Formats: sequence, structure tokens, C-alpha cells
Amino acid sequence: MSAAPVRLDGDALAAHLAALPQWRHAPERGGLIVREFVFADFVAAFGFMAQVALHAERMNHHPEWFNVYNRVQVTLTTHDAHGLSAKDIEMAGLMDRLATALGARAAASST
Ligand SMILES: C[C@H](O)[C@H](O)[C@H]1CNC2=NC(N)=NC(=O)C2=N1
Repeated sequence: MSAAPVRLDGDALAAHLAALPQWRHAPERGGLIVREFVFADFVAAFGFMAQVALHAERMNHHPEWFNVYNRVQVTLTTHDAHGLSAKDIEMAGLMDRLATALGARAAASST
């Protein structure tokens, strides 16, 4: 058993979000961040998801996502904290790095 994750708020959250400019912050469900990744094709998109899945399992922190062909829409939030925690920040940074390595580009808009 590990302790429940701590919900990030205020200045600490703002500082983390400033380092994740491609993610959109929304207040729903106590706080979440979303980003859409666009890859060259389905193989690249699914390869991204497969790599993230292995990390997610190790972190015991799982993204909510939706994939169509070369697009992966991601929502990160921490259910156990009813908002954003350090695990979401870590996961977002990991996804950004993996996606860049796989040649992803940002979607025109993730709203
Ligand atoms: C029991 C298990 O540790 C929890 O349900 C974990 C699993 N993965 C999770 N993933 C996310 N995104 N939020 C959580 O609160 C969470 N909790």
C-alpha cells in the first residue's frame, strides 16, 4: 500500500503547468490536463501508446486516452487525488519526450 497521491494546486501547480505548454488545463473533475498527439500513421500512434502503457503500469498511473488512426487524445488526472498530482506531471513530461522521439507533432487544437 502506498499513500494517496497529493493534489497539486496554486503556485506549485502553475509552475508545473508552465513547463508543459502543450497541455491544456481544465477544472473538470478537480483538475485535469489534455493534449492531442498526431503521428505519421497508426503504427507510430500505437507504438507510442504501447511504450506509454509499460511506463504507466510501472508507475501505477494510467492515462485516459482515445485513438483514431494517427491521433491520440490524452487526458491526465489522478482519480485518487480528485485532481492533478505529481504523477500527472511526470506522465505528461514522459509522453512529450516519447512523442517527440517518435516524430509526433502537436494537433492544431486540442479543445
Ligand atoms: C488501485 C490503484 O493503485 C489505483 O486505482 C491507481 C491506478 N491508476 C491510476 N491512474 C490514475 N490516472 N489515477 C489514479 O488515481 C490511479 N490509481
